[in-house]
Amino acid sequence: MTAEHPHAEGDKAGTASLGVLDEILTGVRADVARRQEQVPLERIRELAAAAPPPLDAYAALRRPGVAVIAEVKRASPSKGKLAEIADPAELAGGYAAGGARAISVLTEGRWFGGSLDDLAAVRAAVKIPVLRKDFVVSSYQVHEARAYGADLVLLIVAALEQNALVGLLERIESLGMTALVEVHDEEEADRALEAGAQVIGVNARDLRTLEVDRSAFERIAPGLPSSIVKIAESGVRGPHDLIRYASAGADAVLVGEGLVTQKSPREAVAELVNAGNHPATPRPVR
Ligand SMILES: O=C(O)c1ccccc1NCC(=O)[C@H](O)[C@H](O)COP(=O)(O)O
Repeated sequence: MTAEHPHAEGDKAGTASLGVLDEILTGVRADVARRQEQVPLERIRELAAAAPPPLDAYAALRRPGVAVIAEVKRASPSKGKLAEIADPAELAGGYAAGGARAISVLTEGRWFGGSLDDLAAVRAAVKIPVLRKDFVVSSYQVHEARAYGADLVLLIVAALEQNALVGLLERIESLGMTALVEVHDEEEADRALEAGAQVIGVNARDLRTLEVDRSAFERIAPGLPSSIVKIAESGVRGPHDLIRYASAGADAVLVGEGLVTQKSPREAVAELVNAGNHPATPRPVR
C-alpha cells in the first residue's frame, strides 16, 4: 500500500467525506493518465489482443449453488488497512482451493493498496475467472484489464454517464470479457439494464456514507430479470449473511473483508461455499 493512504487506519464507516467516490475517481484519472504516458493505448491494445482468451464468467456464476467471489483486498476507504497480503497469488490459490467460483482483485492503489501486478499474479495462479475491481472510467483501463488477464471488469453506474457506461460495457464484451455492473438503487439498476448488463452487482455499501445496508439487495434484486446474474456485494461476514442474500435471490456473493481478516481465508471461503451449496439454502428462481 502506498504511504500516502488517504484515510488513517481505523477510520469507521460514516465518518468519511461524502465525496469519497469523487475523490477516488480524481486519483484514478490521474493514475490512468500517467500509465498511458508510459504505455500508449496502441501498445496496451496489442498486449490485450495477445493475452490468452478470457474465461466465461457468466457461465461460471450461473452454475448451481451460491457462488463465492473472493476478493484480494488490502485496505479500504471505510476501514483503512485490512490485511498484509504479501503474496496475492498464494491468497488467491487458497481461495480457489476453498471452492471460490471467481477471484476479485482490487487494482486501485491509493485507497485499496492494489495494483495491476496483483491482477497478473492472481491470473497466473488460478484457473477460475478473475475480476478487475477498480473504478473504470476509460477504455484504456478495459484493454489494460484484458492485457493483465481479467475475465470480468467492474463498471460502477454511479461513476459513469449513461453513454460512457454503454460504451465501456460494449468494449468489455467486444474483448470477450464479462461486465459486472454495480448499482446501489433502483434507478441505477434501470440504467444497468438499459445499458445491456447481463451481470449486476448490488453493492450494500453506500459510496457516499460508506455505510453497509444489506437490505439494498433485498429491495433491488427481485426486480431484476431471471436471466441476470445477481451478485450481492459487501457485508458478508459469515454464512448467515450469504444465506440472507441467497433468500433474496443472489446467484453469488462478493466477499472481501470477511475473508482477508480471517486466520485461514481458505477455510473461511470453504465455509461460505458449503453454506452456498447446502440443500436448505434458497436457490434463485430461473
Ligand atoms: O470497501 C470500501 O470501503 C469501499 C469504499 C468505497 C468504494 C468501494 C469500496 N469497496 C469496494 C467493494 O465493493 C468491496 O471491496 C467489496 O464489495 C467487498 O466488500 P466487503 O466484503 O464488505 O469487504
